[in-house]
Amino acid sequence: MHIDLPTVIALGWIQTLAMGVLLWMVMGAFAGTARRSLRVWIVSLLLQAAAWIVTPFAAGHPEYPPFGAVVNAMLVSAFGLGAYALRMLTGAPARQWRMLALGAAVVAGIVWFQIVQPDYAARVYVFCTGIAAFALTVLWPLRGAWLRHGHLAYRVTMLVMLAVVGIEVWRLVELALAERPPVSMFQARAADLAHLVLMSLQPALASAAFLLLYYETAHAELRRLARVDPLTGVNNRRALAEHAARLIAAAQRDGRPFSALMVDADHFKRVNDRYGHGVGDAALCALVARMQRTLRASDLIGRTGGEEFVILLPTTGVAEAREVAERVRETVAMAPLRADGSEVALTLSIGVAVYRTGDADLDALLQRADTALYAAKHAGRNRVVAIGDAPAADTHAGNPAARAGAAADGAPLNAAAGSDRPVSG
Ligand SMILES: Nc1nc2c(ncn2[C@@H]2O[C@H](COP(=O)(O)OP(=O)(O)OP(=O)(O)O)[C@@H](O)[C@H]2O)c(=O)[nH]1
Repeated sequence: MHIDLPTVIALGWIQTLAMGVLLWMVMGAFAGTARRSLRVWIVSLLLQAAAWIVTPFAAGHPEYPPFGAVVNAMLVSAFGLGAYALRMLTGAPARQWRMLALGAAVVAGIVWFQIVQPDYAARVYVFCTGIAAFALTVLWPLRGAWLRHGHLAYRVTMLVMLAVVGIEVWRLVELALAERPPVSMFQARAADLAHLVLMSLQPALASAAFLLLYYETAHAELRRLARVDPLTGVNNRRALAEHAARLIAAAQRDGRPFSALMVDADHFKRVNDRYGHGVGDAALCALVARMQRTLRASDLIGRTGGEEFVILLPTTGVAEAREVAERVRETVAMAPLRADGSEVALTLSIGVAVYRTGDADLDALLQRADTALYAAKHAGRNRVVAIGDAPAADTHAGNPAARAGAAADGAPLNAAAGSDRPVSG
């Protein structure tokens, strides 16, 4: 196959420039880190396009080495900027000084072997090593991100970068093994041609990978946001319902029990009234952190209302769930929460319900947990009430602890924690 070098160069120039302009036009649709990394990516494309413009002059005037030095320095810098932009987009540490040092070393090497002490082979070694090194700086974070998220875009971008490393290494090997070292890349050996074709295709391929990467990460972030409570960062009701659906399926399949705790902060209105809404918000975050410390990694916590949380306890029957609830209650009541510079004493009322065959979804289970919570509130707050298989009405009727608790209703915010015994289950 005959590859016409001027055509390759012209195509490379046109598509790099077109891609740069196109991305510039759609930059408004990007935000935050993605926008910053896209800006760097566009600069990298435009620098590459400019390098393609100077390339024919370098090829036509080998007797004037600065042309060649400028082209190579621009191409390496453009590639380095592209790698930097990709690192930003994958969330890898920017390491701008290391990237800058690598770029400066490669450019210095190119200038040295092109102008000061002309040596084609040494220049190619420096250039190829620089490009491959930049590709490697992206490959590692891409691999990490791929292992974490498994998105297709990471694999596509990794493939493009692997192709870059492969072709540059091929060029190096071909040059090292050549009997008569070439004096110019325009002698068009196979690896040089592959390198030129790659250089002309890479902007389009890598830009497609860049966009794919952006849309997949943005999509994943949107999915995450749709399942997370914005204040506390725990699951929202939708995410809890999804988790619960899996637990219900497991319970129906293998008979594995699971329980739900409905947790409500007592007299939270007083926290807001006394300390302000900001401290109230911080107290809710501190409350979540405190509760999480008492739970297993497999337990799931979610926020279902202002100061109301649900905790799902997989493979947990009612007796054990009650113990967990009691531990959560005690841990919170034990010491005030640190919230935005204030110490906020909080107590919790917790309703416990265990999954029953026939519960179609989380709501069915939560209805019972809510009834138990209502009973706990009525019994005086700062207590745990569990509903096992007995009807809800039985859970606090005639219970001495509940009646004693009810007498404590309306206690001041910092009142000592009341005690509680389970009433049913
Ligand atoms: N700071 C803050 N407060 C919230 C948030 N969501 C709800 N609240 C407050 O939580 C309080 C809940 O008040 P109530 O439903 O009367 O309940 P309570 O004062 O906790 O009393 P009991 O639940 O009956 O013990 C209200 O004052 C809400 O404004 C939030 O996101 N941040």
